[in-house]
Amino acid sequence: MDKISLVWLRQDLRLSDNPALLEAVKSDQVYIVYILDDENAGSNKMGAASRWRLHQSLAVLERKLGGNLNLYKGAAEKIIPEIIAQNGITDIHWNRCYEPWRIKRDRHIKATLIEAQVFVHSHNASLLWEPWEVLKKDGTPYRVFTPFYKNGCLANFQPRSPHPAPKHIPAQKDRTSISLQKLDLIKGYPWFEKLNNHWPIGEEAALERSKEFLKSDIKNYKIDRNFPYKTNSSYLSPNLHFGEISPHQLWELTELASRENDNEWVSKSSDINHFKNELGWREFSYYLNYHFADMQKQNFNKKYDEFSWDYEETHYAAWCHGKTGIPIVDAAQRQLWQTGLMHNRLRMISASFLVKNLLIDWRRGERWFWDCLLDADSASNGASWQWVAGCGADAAPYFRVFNPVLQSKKFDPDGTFLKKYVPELCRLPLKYLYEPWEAPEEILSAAGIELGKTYPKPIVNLKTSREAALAQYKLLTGKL
Ligand SMILES: Cc1cc2nc3c(=O)[nH]c(=O)nc-3n(C[C@H](O)[C@H](O)[C@H](O)COP(=O)(O)OP(=O)(O)OC[C@H]3O[C@@H](n4cnc5c(N)ncnc54)[C@H](O)[C@@H]3O)c2cc1C
Repeated sequence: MDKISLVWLRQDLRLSDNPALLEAVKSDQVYIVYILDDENAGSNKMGAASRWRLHQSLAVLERKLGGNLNLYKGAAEKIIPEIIAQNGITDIHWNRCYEPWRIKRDRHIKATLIEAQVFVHSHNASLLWEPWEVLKKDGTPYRVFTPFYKNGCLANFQPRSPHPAPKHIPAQKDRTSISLQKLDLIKGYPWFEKLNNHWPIGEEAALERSKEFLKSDIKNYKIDRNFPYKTNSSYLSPNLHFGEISPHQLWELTELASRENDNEWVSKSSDINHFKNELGWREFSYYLNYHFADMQKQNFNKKYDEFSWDYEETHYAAWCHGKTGIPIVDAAQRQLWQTGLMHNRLRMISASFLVKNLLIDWRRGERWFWDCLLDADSASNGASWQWVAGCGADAAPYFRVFNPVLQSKKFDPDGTFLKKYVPELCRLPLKYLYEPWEAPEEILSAAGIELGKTYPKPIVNLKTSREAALAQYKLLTGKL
């Protein structure tokens, strides 16, 4: 009798370095399955930008599989047993996911299937280090990044080498599979058209971008990754999130790049290590999510539960839509809206402005990012927002309030980035570009600007709002 297996893809939309797939193809037949499971996701269900991105990724994978990708919509615990029963499947393989809601669901499904005498196999594919393996000497989890990464991860375990793609995939089409269109991932007016062609999508494109980045753009990464108008970061976060490339593949490529003779500058520089370090931050975010709390929703530092947030809706709306009157914050938010991504430095500046100048709960910022980011990732988004807000693990101290004007002068010294995303200010002399409210009336008028009309007046005074935030944070830290 033929052995028939099912591979349940989730955040691993690739054929290479996919241990679940590699094991499953040893069977005579394999059903490759993706389920859009909004029912179990609840409030964690993907935002609009992620849905668009997922649609693109599934389309590429479906083509690669010659149409033999099976798609479903609904609760996984109902759908999987049906596919298994209809097709005589004996084994199911999946690569592990680590978000609390997915762990809960997967555990339940595993128990039910084992009871029904199905063989359930889970594999490691999206983290370099399994969270439960990295512990302090006393057996408790790390709370600070550097010892986690250096002592817990690097000193103990070398990430495994990536696996090749299967040579032959005996993929089968299930008759109850629905079409990609029926997943209904792209809705409403075609806002997403602006995202087309911006980013590499799919396994091949991700690999190509990784190689290109490690060959040239990584040069000066440590410094230049901070400049939003430069191309010195990888822009691979959506690919990593959807699993079009695995961290193991990326890790190995960085090792190879550092050994290449014609890449002498790479091996000499600390850029490679800094890049690995960032991959380490991704691991740490998942680690925190796994060990401590749902980082999207709960303060890691519980003392922050007492923080008294502001609920000024007009401020929140102005922030979301890039109309705060603070050019760098507006440029950041507009970059997000127009491209689906925001540069890391800008995420920090814009998040700090929301939380520390507007005193708006970090969770509201997290929600906006969740809806708009193509790389929206519950672990990284939650942990990063908490890091900026001061309530996260190893977080920025409460008194660190990014000054948006100084930050933009430092990281956009020619105003290139500002002019691109806030074109209404482009005729202002550089001196006033970063803070148009300081410009004399005649200069504004010569640049065709009327504050409050062609460009907003700042919704808060940066100095006084900073002081108010510090006072509020101090009140809390008295109790910290
Ligand atoms: C408020 C805020 C929200 C964020 N939300 C997300 C999110 O939803 N999804 C997301 O992937 N990243 C998030 N980040 C982290 C970081 O901004 C992005 O990972 C980075 O901008 C992606 O660009 P890149 O691929 O060019 O990064 P690179 O500099 O090329 O880094 C390589 C990879 O390392 C990982 N990485 C880098 N920095 C971080 C970090 N600080 N934390 C966790 N992983 C990191 C990413 O997977 C990234 O693709 C957030 C940061 C902040 C401050």
